[in-house]
Amino acid sequence: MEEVKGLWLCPNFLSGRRQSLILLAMEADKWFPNPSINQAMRFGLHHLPSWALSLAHSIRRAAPSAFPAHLLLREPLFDQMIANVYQPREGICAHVDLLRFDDGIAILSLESSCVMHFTPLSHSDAVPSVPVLLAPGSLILMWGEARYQWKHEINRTTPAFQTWKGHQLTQSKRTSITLRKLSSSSS
Ligand SMILES: O=C(O)CCC(=O)C(=O)O
Ligand SMILES: [Fe+2]
Repeated sequence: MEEVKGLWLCPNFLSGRRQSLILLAMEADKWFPNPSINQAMRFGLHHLPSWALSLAHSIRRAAPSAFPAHLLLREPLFDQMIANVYQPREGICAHVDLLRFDDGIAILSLESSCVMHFTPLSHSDAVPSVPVLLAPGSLILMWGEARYQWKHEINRTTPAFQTWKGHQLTQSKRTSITLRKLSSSSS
């Protein structure tokens, strides 16, 4: 994205069918048996579900314009996955992802649309945040500045944060899949 260097958004990355297949697979494997369980983590390439491997393949194929070569060509591209489920009004506070994760992070959005806001790490009070609409099936990739110099957040309690082109987004359950690679120093 022009405003945030190193941030790449693909609004229709996965077809409706592939989105459904991922949601069905998570359901079949009972990752979220009740609303109190809202996160599933997998560490290590061999512990990733097959749909996450195929998602990583699709990202590698699609990413030449989005990731620099040294990230695109690393093996594996990702070896860690977190699936998060957010109920209406639930989001995530502004943060930079932990440094134990390498550069080059992918987030796939499923179900409810939301707006993610990016704010620069320094002088974040002085400039307006950059809103990014995460519709179902959309993918964002973050590397370099977007990954290290900008915070990202999803605020679903303050209505102003969840408006897009003048319209309030309807909130429902949202699921996200984050793919990362552990830093070699910590693996
Ligand atoms: O759920 C999302 O879309 C964002 C998750 C995230 O930023 C994180 O887990 O670090
Ligand atoms: Fe994050």
